[in-house]
Amino acid sequence: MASPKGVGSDLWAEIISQEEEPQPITQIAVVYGRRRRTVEDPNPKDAATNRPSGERRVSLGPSKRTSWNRSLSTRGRESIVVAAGMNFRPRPRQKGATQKGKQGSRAKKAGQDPPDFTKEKNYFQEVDSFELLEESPSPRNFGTWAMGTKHDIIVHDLPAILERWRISKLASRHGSQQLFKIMETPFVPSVHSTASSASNDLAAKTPERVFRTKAPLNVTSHKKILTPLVDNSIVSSFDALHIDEEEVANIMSEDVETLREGLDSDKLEEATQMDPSISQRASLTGEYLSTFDQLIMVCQQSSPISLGEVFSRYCELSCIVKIGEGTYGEAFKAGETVCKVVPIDGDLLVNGEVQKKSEEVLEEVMLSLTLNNLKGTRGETNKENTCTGFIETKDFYVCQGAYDAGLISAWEDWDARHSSENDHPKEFTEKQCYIVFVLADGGKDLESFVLLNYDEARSLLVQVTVALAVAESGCEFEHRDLHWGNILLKRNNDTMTDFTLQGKKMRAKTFGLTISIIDFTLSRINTGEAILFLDLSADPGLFEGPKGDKQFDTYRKMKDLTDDCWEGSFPKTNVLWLIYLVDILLMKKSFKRTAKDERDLRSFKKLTRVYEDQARLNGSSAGISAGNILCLLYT
Ligand SMILES: Nc1ncnc2c1ncn2[C@@H]1O[C@H](COP(=O)(O)OP(=O)(O)OP(=O)(O)O)[C@@H](O)[C@H]1O
Repeated sequence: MASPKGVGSDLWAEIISQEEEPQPITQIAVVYGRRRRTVEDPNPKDAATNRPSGERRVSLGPSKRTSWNRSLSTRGRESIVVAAGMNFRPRPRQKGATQKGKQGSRAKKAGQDPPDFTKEKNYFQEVDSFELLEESPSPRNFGTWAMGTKHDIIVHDLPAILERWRISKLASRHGSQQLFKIMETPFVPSVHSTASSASNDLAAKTPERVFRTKAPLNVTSHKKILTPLVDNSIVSSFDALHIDEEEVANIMSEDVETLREGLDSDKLEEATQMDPSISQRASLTGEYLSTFDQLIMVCQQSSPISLGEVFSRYCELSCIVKIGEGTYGEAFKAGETVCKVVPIDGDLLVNGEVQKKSEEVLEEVMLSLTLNNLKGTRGETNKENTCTGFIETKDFYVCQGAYDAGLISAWEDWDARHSSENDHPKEFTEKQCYIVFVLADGGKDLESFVLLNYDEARSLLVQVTVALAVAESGCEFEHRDLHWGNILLKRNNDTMTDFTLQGKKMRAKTFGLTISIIDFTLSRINTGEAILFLDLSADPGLFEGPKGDKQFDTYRKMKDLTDDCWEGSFPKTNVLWLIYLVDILLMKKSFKRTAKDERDLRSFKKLTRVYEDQARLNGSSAGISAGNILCLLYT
């Protein structure tokens, strides 16, 4: 088989190394995602009109903001609960998908045999021309997060969070009263769960039809759910069930009282004693936790606190400095951390946008925690997939009240220097609620960052590729909005970054530059228990930007690729953003470089074609992923 030697270029290979012989990257399936808007809607009225009603938010008011990172016209996550243990069948990602229409491509989801990747594996195995730079062995502690302090990582019970969310999601579809009758106990956090257990090794890969599992949910299964009222293994038992949405609906319409046999009041009391917040926040007579209450639980609070109280945990209020703004968030530096304040659930239009709902925010929280798991922490040296390329989310808070004086002052200082496109926060009343994301400081975004030379540029590209490859592999992640405002850069003294890809410990040169990917609004991820994604078909404006604009062209390419089926797994979307990044480096960033450097940058783009040509020769319809690109970079 012909080797693509030369296309990857030694220049790329020399900045990545690994401890072991490179192995083929196995095909990746996608996960879940949520979306966030980052570009100006060129036609907001039309977009709003086209937007479906219901949960989606529509921009109703005038906005001062005109920049690229404005929110698009609509938002709304359409995430999916996954029954763990289902067979994973990657969806075909052949070229002709866009011509086939939705029905055609979606029909492929059911009843298809898994693709055979033998040829692709052989292809990579036959590539025998690796010229890897031999680095010293990777340090034992692969889990060190390059940014932020280590002492303040908060452990969140992600499986329990996901479980509560899943219950409420199903309940909202079918009615809380009935659902609660068969699923009340999963509100009890799992004693087996840990914050790190959810995503690194997915139990459930993306199914072709997430709710149409083959295994029926029968009465025996229900009893399994109910019995653990006195058994803390309930959450894991629940995960092992194969849940069929229709089955759930049918069963809930039956007389479920019989399923409650064996439950006595003592057991119910015992369940609530295990977690007092249950009795405070969820009535055992049939209420499921609201997403706001779930958020409060995630934040380990009993009620919202003031913004001032949160910020005072990180710095003097007089020392707060605003460092950035987005459509929904105001980012402030507070001590070592960055606190992003996002108003939620209120009626007041903020920056011309309807405020995010706690439901969306909860999913963003779950997504952030899942990505946090990729960091690998001390003592977790055996994780299959780790990297440091995603921003670390340190904590979350639910707040309520008007903006604190210190925050107002920081906001006004920034406004004086940068002329804010956002509304003045003095408009927020005492009733206003917020979610505060406490994040590591990722530095400056690529748009404003001054790259010094080609080494920095290619290291940036490799680090982004690594992060996407690892997240694809670990949690079927697609960012779907990786424009230059969502890549943060920071200089430090580190010369190498460690990562683990499918169990292989590897390193990449950083040339003193570290990247952090932010903004997962449009992203799709598979937590192992849920596929989170945003239905971008509800945002026509996203695809109507100027032709020739690389960012908008990339949204359109994603749409073609996915055929508007955004819940599906299409790791090639990550590759589309890598190609975008190369174009941005070539066209929009100036740094010291030679004509050969530019050729090498362009060679990065050729990797996709090489892979796809090769796949075609092998008769494979498998789509390319960031993992494939990384593998080719070694050749
Ligand atoms: N962890 C961080 N470290 C440094 N700066 C950050 C961080 N998070 C956010 N920022 C700054 O704040 C800005 C706004 O953040 P972000 O894009 O997450 O907000 P948003 O409202 O969610 O954005 P969008 O308009 O895309 O919805 C970023 O462009 C960046 O300049």
